[in-house]
Amino acid sequence: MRRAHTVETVRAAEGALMARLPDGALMARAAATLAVVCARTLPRVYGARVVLLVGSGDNGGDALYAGADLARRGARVSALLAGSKTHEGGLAALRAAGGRAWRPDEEPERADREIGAADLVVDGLVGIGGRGGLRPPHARLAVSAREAGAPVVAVDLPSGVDADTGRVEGEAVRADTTVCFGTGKPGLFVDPGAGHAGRVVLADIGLGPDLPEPVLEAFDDGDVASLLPGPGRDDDKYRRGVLGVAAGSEAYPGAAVLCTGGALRTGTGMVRYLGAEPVASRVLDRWPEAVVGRADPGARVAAWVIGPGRGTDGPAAEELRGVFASGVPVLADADALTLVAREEADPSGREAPTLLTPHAGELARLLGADRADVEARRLEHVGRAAERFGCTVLLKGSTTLVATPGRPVAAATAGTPLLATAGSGDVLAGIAGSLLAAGLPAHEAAVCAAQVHGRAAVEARQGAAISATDLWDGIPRAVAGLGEDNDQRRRR
Ligand SMILES: NC(=O)C1=CN([C@@H]2O[C@H](COP(=O)(O)OP(=O)(O)OC[C@H]3O[C@@H](n4cnc5c(N)ncnc54)[C@H](OP(=O)(O)O)[C@@H]3O)[C@@H](O)[C@H]2O)[C@@H](O)CC1
Ligand SMILES: Nc1ncnc2c1ncn2[C@@H]1O[C@H](COP(=O)(O)OP(=O)(O)O)[C@@H](O)[C@H]1O
Ligand SMILES: [K+]
Repeated sequence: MRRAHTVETVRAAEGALMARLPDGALMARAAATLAVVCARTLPRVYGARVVLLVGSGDNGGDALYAGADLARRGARVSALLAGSKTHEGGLAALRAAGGRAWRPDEEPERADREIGAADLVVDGLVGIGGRGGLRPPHARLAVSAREAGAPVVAVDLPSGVDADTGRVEGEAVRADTTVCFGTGKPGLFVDPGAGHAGRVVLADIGLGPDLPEPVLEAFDDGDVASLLPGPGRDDDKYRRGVLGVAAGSEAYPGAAVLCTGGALRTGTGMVRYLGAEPVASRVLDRWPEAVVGRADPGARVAAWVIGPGRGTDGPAAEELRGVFASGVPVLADADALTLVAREEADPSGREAPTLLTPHAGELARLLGADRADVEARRLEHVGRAAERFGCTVLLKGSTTLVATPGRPVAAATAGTPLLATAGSGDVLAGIAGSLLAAGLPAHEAAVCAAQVHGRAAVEARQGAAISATDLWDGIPRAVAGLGEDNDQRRRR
């Protein structure tokens, strides 16, 4: 699991460590790893054209020292000095190694040409000291790097991405690889920043012992594989978990079928579908293994999924209050969240695991906030919702985040825009509900479900566009593949 810390905690840890080390030691460690990653990105270091984008601070210093290393190995290194000042030691090292340095603001078109002809661009414009949107000379360089086509390696963080939130104001560098130092930064795992970071490589510079608990944990396939409950030798269907599904209505029967399928394919022991007759028949037609009955919040189940396509009328509100009053885990989604936002039902006093799964619009309504603000500052808003309702909240969207009071926020790393298709949220509710019924705590159930969901979207049609029903076939393949590494996956 990759961990991420805020800039403030990174600075404190860095200060403590630097006090015990000789001057420049930390930057030397950072630059050495950066140079190794840059060298691996190039087919051949000797003769390669490397352009360094260099800002005023230590981020530029890292780029210059790494550039010096590449220049000593025969690369043709050119540093574009964009900042109001330049790291002196780094610049001297680059020049001593035969690299060139000049100011792009004096000849912007020459800078575009050089970047356009590069074999590798190294982004050392700003790191954790960046504030607000990139200023014009930096912004222009970020755009030409994006248009150039050469691989871009970002130093610590793609310039223009806010380290703590992932927010991007204006232009930002789009990296193929980001080499981050000491620990991850939340902005590398939260969109829009995550979408700019590419592959994130963590360079250990020895900060570990000085770092407190992270604010965010990014879950990869292996983390999820180790948490997923497999069927035990002496399990029976009840021990594997009976999931009550209160989803779908005559107006939206599809939600019932999609959610039930998501749960069954994740390996739930039994789905008990509870709803009106015409909908229940449709569920049975597609999933004869489901057990159906009339809506009944008192039904004996190990966990509930409630809300998708269920409606927001009086009986729906009463049903939701009944399910919240049960002592079993509950996942509330879609219409159930509308009822919570209208204060017609309240999950906050519940003791059993409780999971709310809003998208940004639903979260905005739950908090009385603005949707655009939620999308720009996902981490802050998901945490606020978890505190407000005293339970686990999974925020959907291009990055899926899971917050539980008192725990680091979890990010699922398998998100894919293939999931942006009607009904895919209903399948997610089924997957997460199945994991709750199997006994996973809400936080783990939520992040595992999001990871399986993302992988299922890619597995379903080998990366081609899907509709929500395709996810059913993708789920077992995704679960089977979670333990494999990426190379095995590619060979398949
Ligand atoms: N932490 C660690 O353990 C280690 C950290 N290390 C490295 O240090 C990096 C942090 O270095 P840092 O503190 O010097 O800040 P950094 O990001 O280089 O630049 C800030 C300067 O940029 C400018 N500027 C700001 N905003 C701007 C904008 N929007 N648009 C344009 N310019 C903008 C502003 O300067 P100004 O031009 O305004 O004078 C400001 O002073 C860190 O990311 C990592 O790479 C490693 O070497 C070793 C271990
Ligand atoms: N751009 C995107 N990238 C990755 N995942 C996305 C994207 N857009 C939506 N998703 C995912 O797709 C699902 C959509 O769910 P939801 O908004 O409830 O839609 P619906 O109600 O139609 O099922 C969520 O799991 C969400 O995280
Ligand atoms: K950078």
